[in-house]
Amino acid sequence: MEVRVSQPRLVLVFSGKRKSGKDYVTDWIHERLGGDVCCILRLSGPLKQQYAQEHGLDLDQLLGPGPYKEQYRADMIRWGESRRNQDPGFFCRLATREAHQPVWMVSDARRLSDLQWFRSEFPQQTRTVRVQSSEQTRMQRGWSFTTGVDDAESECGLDSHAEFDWIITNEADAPSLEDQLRPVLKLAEEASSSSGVSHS
Ligand SMILES: Nc1ncnc2c1ncn2[C@@H]1O[C@H](COP(=O)(O)OP(=O)(O)OP(=O)(O)O)[C@@H](O)[C@H]1O
Ligand SMILES: C[C@@](O)(CCOP(=O)(O)O)CC(=O)O
Repeated sequence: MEVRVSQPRLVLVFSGKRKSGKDYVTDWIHERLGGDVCCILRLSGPLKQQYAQEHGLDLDQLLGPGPYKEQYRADMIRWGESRRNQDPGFFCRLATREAHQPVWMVSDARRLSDLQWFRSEFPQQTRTVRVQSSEQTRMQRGWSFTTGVDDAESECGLDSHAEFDWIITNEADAPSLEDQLRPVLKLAEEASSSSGVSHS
């Protein structure tokens, strides 16, 4: 168990396939709640930071939604897995190190070990959210099947995990995000007001 200055009231752990819209959905919630109430934590943040440094790459582009990071994805996965194999909580600990808001959104869980780490560190506070989109929609957003990536644990590690607290369908013809995310926002607002921080 980590020693922390402040404990989160709510930890929302998001997962979903490439281009399902994990960043889009977590950005949308962040805009609603504001930066005093919630923060977005990316497990891939410290991974990309160190990978960029070791390989002389552009960190901003690795962190962004564009095609740049896709050239390096397979190698980043291998590189990250060598760290995770020694210590499955390695990136979870680094990503959460400086978070102080009452509500945390982890935007990119990919493996059962990621969910297990949050559930064991924050058993009362952790809730899981799966973001899903059809392959057709993901293709329109720039996805194409890549062997070694889309058939690997990084993309499939949570495929058979049926116990998400919420499943959000991020498609043009699905109910609005506003409607689908209402219970998530409600819980986050309750968590923030019980901590004394409320959204504007
Ligand atoms: N509901 C939406 N409406 C409009 N654009 C969207 C929507 N959802 C996602 N997008 C766009 O699709 C692209 C991919 O979304 P996003 O980066 O959020 O996916 P992701 O699941 O985080 O992908 P990756 O795993 O590759 O980082 C982005 O350019 C994003 O702006
Ligand atoms: C290397 C990796 O962290 C890339 C994640 O990139 P993104 O969240 O899809 O932007 C995936 C992984 O850790 O398996």
